[in-house]
Amino acid sequence: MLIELKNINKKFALGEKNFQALREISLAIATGEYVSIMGTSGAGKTTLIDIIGFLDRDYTGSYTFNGRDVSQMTENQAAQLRNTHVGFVFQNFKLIPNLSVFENVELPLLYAGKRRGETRPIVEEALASVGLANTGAKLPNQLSGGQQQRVSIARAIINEPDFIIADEPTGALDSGTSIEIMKIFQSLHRQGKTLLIVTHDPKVGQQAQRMIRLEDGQIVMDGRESNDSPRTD
Ligand SMILES: Nc1ncnc2c1ncn2[C@@H]1O[C@H](COP(=O)(O)OP(=O)(O)OP(=O)(O)O)[C@@H](O)[C@H]1O
Repeated sequence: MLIELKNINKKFALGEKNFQALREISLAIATGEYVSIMGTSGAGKTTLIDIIGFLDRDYTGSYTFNGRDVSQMTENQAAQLRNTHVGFVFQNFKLIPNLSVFENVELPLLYAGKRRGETRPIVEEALASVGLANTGAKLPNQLSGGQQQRVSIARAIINEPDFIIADEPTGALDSGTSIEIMKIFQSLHRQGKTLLIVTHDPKVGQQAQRMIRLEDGQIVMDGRESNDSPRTD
């Protein structure tokens, strides 16, 4: 199993008291799954993906990633996992404004140890795969919101991560542009990528093959799309 959480509890210290943001979360995600995480504001979605994405290791319960116990790792090992095994896509793109599109997408490759001389074909292929061939020389602010989100998807897939976490990837986009971005996620899914998408938008959530709903820090629904066709006989 790629991701396996068992009985995860997460508390935040709030003054004298604790606030329990996640309760007894148990969840297994296999390679190639396309999962949406839905729930109202404050339900615990970001808290959960921060744990899954190795950003937060302050919880109780167990997290096993590809058979490795995440809680036993050092901070450096967790950072290494985060940099090379996860691709992040954010609502507000988080591109670096004074770097070109090419340089934004290239950066994770350089962090992973690639030399400048060997990155060009990899970056160009990633940009082409999100429909942005020949855009590398532009600065992020010369692009539309939808194009900037495509750049951030190219950046997220550049190191061929084991999974991609997208936190409200269409939250800052109009509905037409959202549909374009969701088509890219569908195509990544068809290529076998593992996707976790946090969203408020039911139209976005329903595109996933599996929908998880959180309420007050608990999983209240975890359902896969049914492939049963109605009987005709
Ligand atoms: N650092 C923190 N300290 C204290 N409480 C926190 C902290 N981070 C989150 N919380 C609380 O934990 C709960 C879950 O927050 P979380 O951000 O995971 O919700 P969410 O489902 O992602 O919401 P949204 O859709 O608004 O992003 C909320 O009640 C929030 O106030």
